Amino acid sequence: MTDRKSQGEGSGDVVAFLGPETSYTHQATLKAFPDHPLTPLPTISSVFEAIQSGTAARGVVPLENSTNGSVVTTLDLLADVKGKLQDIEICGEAFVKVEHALLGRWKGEQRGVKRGEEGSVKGEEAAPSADLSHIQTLYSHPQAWTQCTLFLDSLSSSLPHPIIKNDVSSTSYAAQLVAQDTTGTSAAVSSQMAAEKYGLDVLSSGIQDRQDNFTRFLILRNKKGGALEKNNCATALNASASTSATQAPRPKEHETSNTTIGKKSHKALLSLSPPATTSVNPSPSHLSKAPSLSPVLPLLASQNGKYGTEISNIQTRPAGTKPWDYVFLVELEVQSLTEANISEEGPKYLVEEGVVKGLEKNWEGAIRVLGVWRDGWRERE
Ligand SMILES: O=C(O)C(=O)C[C@]1(C(=O)O)C=C[C@@H](O)C=C1
Repeated sequence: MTDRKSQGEGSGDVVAFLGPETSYTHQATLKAFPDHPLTPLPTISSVFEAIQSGTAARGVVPLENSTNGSVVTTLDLLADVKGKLQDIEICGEAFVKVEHALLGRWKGEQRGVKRGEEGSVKGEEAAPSADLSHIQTLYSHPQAWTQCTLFLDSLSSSLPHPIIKNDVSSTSYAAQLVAQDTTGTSAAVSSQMAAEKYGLDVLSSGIQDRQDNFTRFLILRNKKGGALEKNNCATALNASASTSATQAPRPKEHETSNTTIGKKSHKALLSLSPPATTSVNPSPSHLSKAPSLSPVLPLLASQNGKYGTEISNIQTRPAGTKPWDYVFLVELEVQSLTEANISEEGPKYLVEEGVVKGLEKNWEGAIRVLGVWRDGWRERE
């Protein structure tokens, strides 16, 4: 990485990400923004804050992993129950195949064996193949532990002493901490890229439970941003940026106005804070005043509507008002948006035409469109 990329030049086209360098979020950011100055930040919330305050033009944060699900910190920041991140908008996504490794220092002269290679443990048998008896402490991001349960369980049972697991803010920070440990008794669940950056030994590689282990990352921007900000995320930050992981081939001339690029090629995320109801569900009693999603779901799943939407995911987070009040994050697949109308017309339709118009008055203001963006799965490799 060049100095320009790692340090950034002003904030005009800086992309902030959950760091330090070599985190999986950094790897997603490099795929999406190969030609931009990048700024590592210590937490997911600091990336949101940099977008809200305008100190970065784009931000990249993890959203969910295919093996162990949602990154709740990101969901809570998207739900924004304190109302401090009102200008955040999702404008793209990127996927990274996540292959974890155990990084540390070798005991004596031994060298590790890669799982899946000759002489190594194969398939579901996840026992560490080298002597790891000196390892006493592990560091990683909490999301990584449950992607590596088979390996970690067999590591624990192969050691005569208990192993202490410490949660830290990212897998790359875990590698940094292990690199600073002069005793050599700690190890990090992190990446090959981190091993190279921080000069650590790869004690075991490919330690995730599933080979098809992917994390989805969101690209954020400020919807009130300046000229650069108003560019569609999918067409990169400025004209000099040639490619992006979220950038599919530009539509041909005849496709730009009314025709679609492909079925289900766009996604949208809405946050819904339903008003309390008194009549929908009279029992059990503690639910009788619970907010209900029922009125809005049929409107969101309007296959036959102008654009055609389908609900693909619903996440629920505490609303922070009183017990059992929730914010719902509803993700849609949007079938018929074009490149021309994705950022302007898409959100407008979803709120004004598709949803809010069909709802009663007390739902007004309860729905926020967090973004409409191009499906990034096709560009994952
Ligand atoms: O710790 C990192 O390296 C991250 O980028 C965060 C994160 C996550 O929060 O999901 C990203 C990918 C992996 O799933 C594990 C951790």
